Amino acid sequence: MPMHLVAMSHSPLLDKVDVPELVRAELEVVFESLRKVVSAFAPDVVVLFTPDHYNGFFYDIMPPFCIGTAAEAIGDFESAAGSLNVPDDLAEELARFVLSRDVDVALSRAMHVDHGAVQPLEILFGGIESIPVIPVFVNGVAEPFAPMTRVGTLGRAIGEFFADRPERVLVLASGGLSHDPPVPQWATAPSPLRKAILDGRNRTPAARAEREARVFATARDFAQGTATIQDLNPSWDREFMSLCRSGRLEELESYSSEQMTSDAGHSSHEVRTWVAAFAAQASISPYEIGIEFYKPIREYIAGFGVMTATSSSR
Ligand SMILES: O=C(O)CCC(=O)/C=C/C=C(\O)C(=O)O
Ligand SMILES: [Fe+2]
Repeated sequence: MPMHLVAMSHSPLLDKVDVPELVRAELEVVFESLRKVVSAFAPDVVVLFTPDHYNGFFYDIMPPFCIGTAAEAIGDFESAAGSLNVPDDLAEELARFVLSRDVDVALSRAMHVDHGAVQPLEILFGGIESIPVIPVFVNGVAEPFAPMTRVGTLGRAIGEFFADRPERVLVLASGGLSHDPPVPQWATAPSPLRKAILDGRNRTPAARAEREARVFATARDFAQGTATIQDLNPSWDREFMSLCRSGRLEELESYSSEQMTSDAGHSSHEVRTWVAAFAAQASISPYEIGIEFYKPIREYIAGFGVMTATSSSR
């Protein structure tokens, strides 16, 4: 029953490219505060709402949502590789419950996850092994997307599953806010790249290095103002976070996919993880916000946001 929420942007460029010292220091303060909050809460299990960047999920079968009963981190962008500590019986029970609540969630007994899932675990727990984690993939990259209402329904179903259970649950959302990094799009990808996002599992190190180099090059150009990707949209980000803060989730669930892309970039759909997490938290009880941080960081191609929430009726 006790539930706590952490929602945070991720960036594969974090700690890998230079940012002004003040920005780096500010982020470190926020991350340290998050670690303190999470350690004080002492979760038994993390429900990790995570997107994927064509490392675990491909267009040969692209579900809108998927719960993993086992997961392997692939180690892109020097993130940790190896098995996540997934409580398989609990994850399967969760999937059965969510299905019973009319959400057609997929199930994976061998999920592959990437930096999107691993980075927040590394920041909060120092790695991927120490904490039991149920990964919940929420497609935030590959069009077409589920309506936002369904994201809310998924989150509420997950919250309701835990409502009568004893575990202390940290719902952790990874991704967002406005940003448009060079993640391939089916509509515009040339044919070799289409093949890679169709069924490009187990990429060779050379292919991975080439794709990662493109992200670094784009970030450098973006910081210098010469990249062609969509700009960050701090006012969109602030409005999104304000709706999260005030619990106006029905307004978030009325966002249209097309408008999100046009206002805040192709990868703004990663905020779906936030909506799922806030819906889970709200389904347990009214919540109050703890930590809140926002900064547009061009070097990371990120409107970088962090929020925590917990029941206000504690
Ligand atoms: O080319 C690829 O498929 C990999 C690109 C990639 O993984 C970029 C990721 C960017 C983010 O995760 C982000 O900014 O949210
Ligand atoms: Fe991402």
